[in-house]
Amino acid sequence: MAVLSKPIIEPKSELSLIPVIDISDPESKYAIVKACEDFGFFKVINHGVSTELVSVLEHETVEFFSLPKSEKTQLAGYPFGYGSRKIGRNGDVGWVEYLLMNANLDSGSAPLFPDLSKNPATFRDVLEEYIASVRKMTCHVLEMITDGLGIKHTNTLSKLVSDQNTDSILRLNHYPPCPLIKKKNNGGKNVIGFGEHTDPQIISVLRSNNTCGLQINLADGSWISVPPDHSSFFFNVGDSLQVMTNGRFKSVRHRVLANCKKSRVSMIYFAGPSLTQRIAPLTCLMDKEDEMLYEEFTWSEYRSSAYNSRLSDNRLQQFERKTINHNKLLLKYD
Ligand SMILES: C=C1C[C@]23C[C@@]1(O)CC[C@H]2[C@@]12CC[C@H](O)[C@@](C)(C(=O)O1)[C@H]2[C@@H]3C(=O)O
Ligand SMILES: O=C(O)CCC(=O)C(=O)O
Ligand SMILES: [Fe+2]
Repeated sequence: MAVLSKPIIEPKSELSLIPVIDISDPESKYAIVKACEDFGFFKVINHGVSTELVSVLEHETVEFFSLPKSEKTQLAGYPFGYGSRKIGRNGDVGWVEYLLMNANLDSGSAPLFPDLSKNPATFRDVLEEYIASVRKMTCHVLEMITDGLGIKHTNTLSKLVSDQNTDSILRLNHYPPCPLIKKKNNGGKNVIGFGEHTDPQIISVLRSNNTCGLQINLADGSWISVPPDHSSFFFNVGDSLQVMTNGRFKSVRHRVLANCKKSRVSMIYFAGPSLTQRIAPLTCLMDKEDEMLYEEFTWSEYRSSAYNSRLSDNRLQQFERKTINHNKLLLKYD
């Protein structure tokens, strides 16, 4: 299990620092763009996703994770399926168990939804309904972003994640209370639930119960705790969107710390493009004199490279362009 080396220091918990966006107001598009530039992270309210749907999914998720371990492990698999403690295949561990599913509802082949649980049919139906509803909200937010950026075709980003072959994922995470945190021989250290990382996709949409644990990393390197809010959604910019905006938007580094008393349950929709989608800075966002900061790649290439990396790796580094116009840099810093 992963333990942080530093003793617990309560990180800043700046409720007011995290941008809150009312997406029912079309004028919020500029605030979303600013949030993506400043933090790569924002909270969405007035989202239109049914509260009832979300609470039924949470209930079904809790029921699923409360099944005996021997039943849950019947769903163990890679990349999709049930997992516990081990995250990915490259040695990362955390105080978490999870269920990863294909969230492409249009892909002819049925997504791998669990046929276990007390009410498998309800679980499947609610998963489908949730994915459809969150995808709709995600497309709306991506359209506000393109609009806010002044891109003529407002579906430039949303079409990537509503494509028939979109490679989107739904992840259900359960962080049980961690008794080790209270133990004296732990030296009062934090226990990692989900290690620090950036999400590789375009954008991720997180909803959790009211247990804290999520933290984001600010530009100055400090971590801030995100106060949980079960009635809102948290959006975070993924690596692919950082590339498409040529570094203007930042994919936010985030992590989850385990809690000594309460269980945390989260559901994250990772909106990804199709495998063949080319990921490169959007020319419509670039001025004539701007340099492309990244080499072009396909989502399939980036996904393979990401899945061969450790959680905390800077996955974009190998795609950064080496040939920067030095004359221009000299002029800039003269
Ligand atoms: C250690 C890993 C887990 C991860 C694949 C990876 O090799 C690096 C990226 C990780 C991540 C983070 C965001 C999502 O939770 C995830 C499903 C994804 O697409 O990239 C996970 C991967 C995973 O859990 O398999
Ligand atoms: O469970 C959470 O709150 C966040 C997990 C996360 O960042 C992820 O699954 O990529
Ligand atoms: Fe994440």
